[in-house]
This record gives sequence, structure tokens and C-alpha cells, in this order.
Amino acid sequence: MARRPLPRILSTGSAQIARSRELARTQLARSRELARTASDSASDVLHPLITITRGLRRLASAGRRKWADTPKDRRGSLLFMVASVILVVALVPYGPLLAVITLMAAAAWQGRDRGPSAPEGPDASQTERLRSLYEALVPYFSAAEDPAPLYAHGGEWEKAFPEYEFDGTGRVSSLLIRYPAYFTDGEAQSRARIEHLLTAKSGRGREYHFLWDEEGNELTVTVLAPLPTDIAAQRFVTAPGETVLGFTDDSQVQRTLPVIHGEEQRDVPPVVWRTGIRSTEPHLLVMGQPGSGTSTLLRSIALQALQYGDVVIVEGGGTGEYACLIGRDGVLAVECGPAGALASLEWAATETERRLIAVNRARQAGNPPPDDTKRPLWLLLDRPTAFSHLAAADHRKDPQALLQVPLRHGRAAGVTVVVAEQWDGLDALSDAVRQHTRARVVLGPATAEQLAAVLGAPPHTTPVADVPPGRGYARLGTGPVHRLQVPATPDPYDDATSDAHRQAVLELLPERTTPMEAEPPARLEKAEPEPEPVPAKAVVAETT
Ligand SMILES: Nc1ncnc2c1ncn2[C@@H]1O[C@H](COP(=O)(O)OP(=O)(O)OP(=O)(O)O)[C@@H](O)[C@H]1O
Repeated sequence: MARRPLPRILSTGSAQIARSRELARTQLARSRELARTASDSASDVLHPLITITRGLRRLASAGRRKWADTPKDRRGSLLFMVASVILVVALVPYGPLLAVITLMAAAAWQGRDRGPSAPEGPDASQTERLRSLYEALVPYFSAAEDPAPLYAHGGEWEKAFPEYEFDGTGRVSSLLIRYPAYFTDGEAQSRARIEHLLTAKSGRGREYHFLWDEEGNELTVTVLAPLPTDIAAQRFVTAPGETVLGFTDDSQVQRTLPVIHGEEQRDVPPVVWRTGIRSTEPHLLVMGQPGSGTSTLLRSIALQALQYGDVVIVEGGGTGEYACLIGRDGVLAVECGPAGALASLEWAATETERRLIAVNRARQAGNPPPDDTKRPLWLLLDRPTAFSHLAAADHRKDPQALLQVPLRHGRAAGVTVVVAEQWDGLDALSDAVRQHTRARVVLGPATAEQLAAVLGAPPHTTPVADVPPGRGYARLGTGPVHRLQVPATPDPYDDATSDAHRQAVLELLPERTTPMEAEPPARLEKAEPEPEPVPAKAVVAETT
């Protein structure tokens, strides 16, 4: 069959349509070109304005950051300084105009393009690190029954690690990890397994902080900077009843203390322990292994306590580490022998009862507490279990038994007990000491079990490989576990002490009120044949 030609109208129509399409395309391309040229010239014209706006934004956010970083107590002076500058500018001839020009110039400088921006996302080696971390977590964060597992071998690590940061050495410095809701994050063992794995895989030798968000099924891992070990003993800016145990991270402590370091002053976050009538943790237990710095912490506490109170020191180690305090104003006794320790603690128990009775009588009579009950009394015991062993061998009274009254009633009577003990003496500590010392410090290396036993909760940070002396953890009551670095407060009579540290401690010592010759020489010797007389001031207090 012969093919019929298409109707003419159709063939010419399609040609026309094709032509008009071609025309539309050219017009579109031309208008795009026009728009591009217009936008290019507009951005050329507006470029300075855009740069200045960007610069102003950067300056404003820098100002906001500076304000947020300024400690609250310094904000007033900062505000005053800014107000003074504004006033001076307003008063100077052409000042406002010059100020606007300077501001625009600074904004233009700040807002300039700063070269090619850093490439987005991790580089090859960082990707490899994150992938290997992800793969290591697969066995812990996956279950065979999960139809859409977040963790699977060869899976997408990007979904599991939405945020990450690396340090200069290419190691992870901060990481946000998502995990499935069925992971048993409420169990300490499950958490510990993950924390151990992450520590090993992210690089040992650093301290990590783990923040578990059980509600959001997220774990934030942060690498912590080492705590400063160079802060020496000094007068800390604290109120009466506050004692600085040491320094910690700024993440968990709102307050900072100005400390002098050499010529400089800097603000550091302290662990402040409150004692006295309103304290919920009126007594402290310090644990550590030999050489971890427990005596140094006691010396630091004594120097702070002596500002407002009296101190009795009982030293079971017999190393004479508190000799610098003998005869100083406010130091009622430094006892190194069992008989002296017993006598001092007997006096302390009686004194606590006396204060308690006096306070109660005054209260019942509607009077304020008498003056002779107000001066805080501190009982500092370094290794008291050494005396417990000696007392048991000699069939004498255990000095720890005498702590019962000061521990139980010390808060109301203004008596604070601090006990420092080594790990081998932990079991020999009396029940009263364990029950009433609600402020806790652990110094030096310690196992997870030891930390949990003393602090009552595991720290959220991993242990450091090399623990400097005076480094550890502190927990006040049921509060968070803080990392702690005790200020260097060495024995000034120790030959190994540096001159600067020796001078720092000597400057804090109160005046010597009892001449050294008046002190019986046997006082600092370990074995004492005769019972020590009750300290001079103690007798006075007892008879009043
Ligand atoms: N916070 C600190 N900063 C700097 N050095 C410290 C600190 N704490 C302790 N040291 C140093 O560590 C050494 C041991 O300290 P310290 O005597 O206080 O330990 P200890 O736990 O009481 O041990 P021991 O009972 O065996 O004496 C000392 O040389 C001391 O100067």
C-alpha cells in the first residue's frame, strides 16, 4: 500500500514548533546571561558592604565571646573601661567620626576573605581512624535481631559519629557517638567496656571524659587537658569555712579563683570544701598510696585552717612531715607518738562535748553560742591506723575510738576531722570514720574498685598513665566526682623542696608563739615512753 503523505499543515506546524522552541531556548540563555551579569556587577558594587557587614558580625561575636569568657567578678571593671572609652571618644573633637571610620576599617579587615577555606570533612587518615573506631564498636552496639542496625561491619560511620574533632596530631579530640537504644547504658560494666575500648583505640596517655546521655542515646567523648601542677601554696580568696582542696576542670565547677603563678595571675576552677554548721560533708577522708601526696594535702588544709581556727595534728607515719607547724600560733599539738596521740584525741573528744553542752545551754537560754565555741577546731590525722595496730599490740585504747564524738557531733561543735590513710590501712579504719567522712579524696594511682569504694561512684574520666603527686579525684557527698590537683605545699624542711615552694609555705605559716626549745624534743619521735602531756591550749580549753 502506498504511504500517504502527511497533511501539509502538520509538517509545517512541527517545523514552526521546533523553530519557536529554539527561539525560546536562546531567549532563556540570553536572560540567564543578563541575570548573571547583573548579579556579578551587583556583587561587585555591594562587595565592600558585604565585607563590612561580615566583619561587623565577626567583631560582635568576638565581643560576645570575650564577655562570656570574662569571669563575673571582672565584668564590672570591663564595662567601666568600655564606658570610659566611649565617653572619651564622644568628648574628643571629631571623635565619633573617627570612631566610625576606625570601626568600619576594623570591620573591613575582619570581614575580608581569608583565603581558601579548609576542606570540609575529615581527611583520609582521619576517616580511617573514625572507620576503625566504628568497626571496633560494632560488636557492642549491634544485635542480630535489629532490622536496620546503626552499627554493622562495613556500615556508615557518618551516621554513628555526627560530630568529631581532631587535634594537631591527627588524633580524635572530641567525638559524639550515637548508639542504639537497646544498648545497656545503665549498667556500669557495659559503659566501662565501651570507655575502655574508646580509650585504647583513640590513643592512650591522654585523659578522656565520657558523658552518657541515656535519654538521647548519645555518648560524648572529650579529651581533657592535663590539670596544672604548677600552682603553689598561697592565700586563696575564700570565705571562712571554705577550704580549697585543689584545682579541677572548668566544665563541672562554676567558680574560679585567682591564683598567682610566678609573676602572673590566672583564674582556675577550684574544688572548694565547705565545713561548719551548715556543711553537709563536715569531715574528710583522704586515701592514697605512699608518696601520692596525702600529707601534702593535709599540710595545705592545715595552712588554710590556721587562718581562722586551731589545729591538732596526729601523725601515725612518724616522718615528722609537720615539724614546720610546731609551736605556731593556733597549732595546739603535733603528735607523733601513740601516747601523745591518745592524749590529744581524748582532749579533742572532751572539748567537742564541752562545746556541744555550751552551745545547747546558750540555745536553750535564747543566747547566741558562746565565743569559746566559735573558733573552728581541726583534727588532722595522718595514718591513724598505725596507732590502732600499736594500741592493739599493747592492749591500749584505739585512738580511732576517740574520734567517735568529734565525728558525730563535730558539725554542731565546730570541730572538723580530716583523716588521711594509705590503701593498706583502709580496712583498719573504724566504722565511725567511714560513716561520717562524707567528703572524699583519692590521690595517686588507684584501681576502679578502689575509686568506687572510696568515692561511691566511678569517675567519668579515664586514669592517666603517669600520675603526678597530688593528682587524684574528689567527691563532696553525693556530688560529681572531680579530677583534682592539690596545690604544691611541700615540707619546707625537706631538702628536696625547691626554694620557691619552700618560701611559699614559710610565708603562710603563722607566727611562732612557743619557742622551739620549749617543745619537748621527743615530741616528734615515733616511740614515746611517757604519755604526752595534753597540749597547753588544750588544758586551758578544758578547764574553762
Ligand atoms: N600537690 C603536689 N604538688 C607537687 N608535689 C607534690 C604534691 N603532693 C606531693 N608532692 C611531692 O610528692 C612527694 C610525696 O608527697 P607526700 O609526702 O605528701 O606523700 P604521702 O602520700 O604523704 O606519702 P608518704 O606518707 O610516703 O610521705 C613529696 O616530695 C612532695 O613534695
